[in-house]
Amino acid sequence: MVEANGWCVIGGGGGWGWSSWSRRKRGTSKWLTVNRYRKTIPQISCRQISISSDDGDAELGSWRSMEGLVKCSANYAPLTPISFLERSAKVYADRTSISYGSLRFTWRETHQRCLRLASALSLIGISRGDVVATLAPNIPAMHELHFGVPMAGAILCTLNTRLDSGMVSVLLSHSEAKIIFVDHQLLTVAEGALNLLAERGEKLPILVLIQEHDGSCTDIVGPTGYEYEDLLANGDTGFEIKRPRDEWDPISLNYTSGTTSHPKGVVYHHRGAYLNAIATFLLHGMSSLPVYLWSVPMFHCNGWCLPWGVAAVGGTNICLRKVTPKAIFDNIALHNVTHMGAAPTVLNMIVNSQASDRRPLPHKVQVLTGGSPPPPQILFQMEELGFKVSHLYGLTETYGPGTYCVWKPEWDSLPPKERSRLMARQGVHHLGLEDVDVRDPISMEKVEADGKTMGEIMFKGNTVMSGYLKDLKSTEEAFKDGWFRSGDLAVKHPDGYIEVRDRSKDIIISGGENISTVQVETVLYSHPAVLEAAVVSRPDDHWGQTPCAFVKLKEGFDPDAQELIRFCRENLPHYMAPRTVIFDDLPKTATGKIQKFILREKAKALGSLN
Ligand SMILES: Nc1ncnc2c1ncn2[C@@H]1O[C@H](COP(=O)(O)OP(=O)(O)OP(=O)(O)O)[C@@H](O)[C@H]1O
Repeated sequence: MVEANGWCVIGGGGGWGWSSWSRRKRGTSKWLTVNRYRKTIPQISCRQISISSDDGDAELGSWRSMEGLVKCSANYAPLTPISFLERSAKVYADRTSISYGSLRFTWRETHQRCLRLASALSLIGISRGDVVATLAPNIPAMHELHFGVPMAGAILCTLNTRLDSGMVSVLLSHSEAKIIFVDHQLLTVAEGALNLLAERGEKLPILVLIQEHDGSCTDIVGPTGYEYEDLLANGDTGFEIKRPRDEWDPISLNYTSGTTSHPKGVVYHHRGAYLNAIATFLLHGMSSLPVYLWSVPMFHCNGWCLPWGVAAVGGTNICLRKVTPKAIFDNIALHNVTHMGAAPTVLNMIVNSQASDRRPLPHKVQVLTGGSPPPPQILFQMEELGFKVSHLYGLTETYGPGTYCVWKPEWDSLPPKERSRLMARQGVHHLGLEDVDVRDPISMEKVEADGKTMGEIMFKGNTVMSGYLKDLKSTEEAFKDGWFRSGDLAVKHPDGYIEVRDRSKDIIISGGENISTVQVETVLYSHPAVLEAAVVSRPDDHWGQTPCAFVKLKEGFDPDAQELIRFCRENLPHYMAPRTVIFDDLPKTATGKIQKFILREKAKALGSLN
């Protein structure tokens, strides 16, 4: 069922083509005409609904009541980020689009290579709506696939490079990918996945091997004989792009990180990718010709939509196969990097790097961070090193960035620690979205903007996913009451900025009191000996749950558990301080999120404290 402005539209039926019917608006004499087109693309089926009214209702397509207007190719094109590349190929033709080791391309060359790729895909049978998977780090081919695949009308599915063969086989099967592009270092994982598919009697995708551009691994032979550069060589730069017929057509399929459960297949459309790319480069403060250092994996939410966003502003992409503090500092100096994105774990690596790995920054480098809560202490240390950090928050379901902490000039004069505290808040929605709010998930009432009352963060707008692939039940649950429910708990401050307190699955309830694990972790991070910290619940016979901290120490420090507990009690209400501290390495996802479900199992195994 879809509700639009009080009109009630009942979906249903199936098949192909347009159907049209009218019904009366509840309690009025108005008539509503519903034009519904159902199309089934080979792998991903979607319903598209357009609504008009017979009386020129202002809210339902008022342009229809005005004479002399025509919607045609002169004034309308479905939004797609493919157009960013086409424009850059003209406007920034000779500027460097990508740099990776000794390899360089210009925007003209990138455009031509993407046309070849799209053409080659078509030649081997990839058509509109097919899913094309990748298993590759941030290398030039991965960047080109972000354009070449949608130019062939297909849907890009970038798989997490840390997955094992078992999970890759599950996702290949779920997505029904027709082809998988595999980096040479991940060939064993991909072959393992294909073997598992074969054992289960499932259809195998074509494997295309991506070799190192300098020929340093030519001894590896792809099992099907396809190799990326050979494939491109067969392509034609005169290829006619298969543009989306509708801007709601899928452009990509992204599986969530699987931090809290199994990865879910999130579908993005061309319109959302276009809008989120623009919103992200704007919130990053990118104007013309930025030099962008890639540390955020392109497989995660399509690199926060920035393969497309950097193309829109004719920037240069600096690709790294492996992200280390030394590689970051070296590349900033070598390429005069202006912008980079990095998860808080990468910022932590930077601020705790050895002096010998660092180099002076040529200028203030703009860093966009997000993906997990950035401890204020780390934001503060980044600024001390000369970086200018901006903070964003979002989910795979919101195309990555959904909110950011818009900086106010009047905060410049505040003491540094206060500035970092303000910057650690998740902020307000970006311009690609219609709204973000913190609401009671049951009553849907807005929470008080008092910085104390917790509710669930909810989003609505054009950069919210189309849905979870093949999981209508989860899609409907996520969109219940007309908002996308994030599963994150937050407060809203009097200035309207939101602040994440926890994931609803992570919050600790001890003796009836809610304990925000993020707040406890923030205090632990401010202890000089703590390198990383994560707090989870430990079952307790008396309190129900108590906070249990897992801590990784910096080298050369040796505090005991009691010292850290005392430190937390000095800086938090006593009930929030951990009762248990365990010194250990913290398990993380490939996107740098701490896997709390593993730690929770460890805490559970300890049994009750009392
Ligand atoms: N700036 C941020 N501050 C706090 N938390 C953040 C921030 N950015 C992202 N997050 C967390 O990351 C989550 C989104 O992660 P992502 O979509 O990558 O997959 P996941 O939710 O970890 O995976 P799964 O849903 O499979 O468990 C958000 O719901 C939020 O909990």
